[in-house]
Amino acid sequence: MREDIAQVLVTGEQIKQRVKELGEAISRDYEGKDLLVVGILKGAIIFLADLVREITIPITLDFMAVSSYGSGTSSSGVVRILKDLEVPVEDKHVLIVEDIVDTGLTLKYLLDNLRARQPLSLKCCTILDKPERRLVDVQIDYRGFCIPDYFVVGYGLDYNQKYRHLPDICVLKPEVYRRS
Ligand SMILES: O=P(O)(O)OC[C@H]1O[C@H](OP(=O)(O)OP(=O)(O)O)[C@H](O)[C@@H]1O
Ligand code: HPA
Ligand SMILES: [Mg+2]
Repeated sequence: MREDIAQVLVTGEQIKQRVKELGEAISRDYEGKDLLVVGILKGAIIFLADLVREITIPITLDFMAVSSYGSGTSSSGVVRILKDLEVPVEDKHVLIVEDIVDTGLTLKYLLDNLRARQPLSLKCCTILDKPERRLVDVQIDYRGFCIPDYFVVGYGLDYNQKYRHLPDICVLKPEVYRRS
């Protein structure tokens, strides 16, 4: 596993510190509000689990699963909902939690889709932002780290469904992509 890694971009320790700051900001901003945190499966699960434990106000949790990357390193551009929310959101402030905003196509789809359900407010929090690759304009309200244009894995992010459990955010060696 470690032999597949070319470079560690963000360490688990750096992530921990930043997630704490994000949790504090969210707790402050949503004080006294009914907040529904929506985790986007599968990539966001590790970040979500850490983030919600740094949030000190009452929240509820739900999940959506979407997929646009299939098994490769480039977005198909077609976002599909694989699992939808279990609750209506008209009476809630909704915070989408993502692992990465890359082309922005997934987040744009989610924002449009959830906005149509008329929540009290709608914002987004992502641990990673890769602005160089953006194809559509999306607003990010809480951002962990801005990263350069590398395909990254770890801390929930996968290549071909692998490497999600790595504690650091890493760049794979080029031969790993070539062999699959
Ligand atoms: O900004 P974009 O170019 O749309 O890319 C970002 C999205 O791609 C990844 O999901 P993916 O479709 O790979 O599903 P996964 O979370 O199950 O890995 C990632 O988790 C984001 O949801
Ligand atoms: O850099 C990435 N890594 C893993 N999954 C992704 N989905 C969009 N960008 C990425
Ligand atoms: Mg993926």
